[in-house]
Amino acid sequence: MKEVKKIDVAIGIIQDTQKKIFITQRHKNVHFAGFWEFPGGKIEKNETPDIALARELFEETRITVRSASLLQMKKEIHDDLIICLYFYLVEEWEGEPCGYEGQKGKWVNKSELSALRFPPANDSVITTLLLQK
Ligand SMILES: Nc1nc2c([nH]c(=O)n2[C@H]2C[C@H](O)[C@@H](COP(=O)(O)OP(=O)(O)OP(=O)(O)O)O2)c(=O)[nH]1
Ligand SMILES: [Mg+2]
Repeated sequence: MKEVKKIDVAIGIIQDTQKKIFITQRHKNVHFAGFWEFPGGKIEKNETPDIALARELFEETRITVRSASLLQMKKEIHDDLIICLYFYLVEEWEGEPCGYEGQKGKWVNKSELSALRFPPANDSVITTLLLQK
């Protein structure tokens, strides 16, 4: 029988009081190279999604998360790979986010998100964000 691999990913939608969102661009030579993304990454063994979120956001953007709420969970089933994405809304943090690992980062208005290229799993999350006040 084929072995099925499972990856869990914690993702942070960093939104300020003006409803601007900080996004980063994925590096060359990775899956979805050059696509925009919300910062985040793989949840390690023995980590809960929110602990992984705080670690990834510190590693990638240098912010310290103060509070986050789960906005959406998505499961993608590929041939021999199951990817589970935990999208968190992060509205309280310390520090100023940057692309700390050399990735390009920028603040955008919610309305700009649909014109940018994100991985397909992000579509419904972006729709949810656009429906929020
Ligand atoms: N960070 C992030 N990943 C996303 C988004 N949408 C989406 O489908 N993904 C997928 C792409 C990847 O398959 C996976 C994230 O894995 P990653 O390679 O960025 O993980 P990582 O930061 O731990 O990277 P690495 O240490 O393994 O290099 O989730 C998103 O908005 N943000
Ligand atoms: Mg990452």
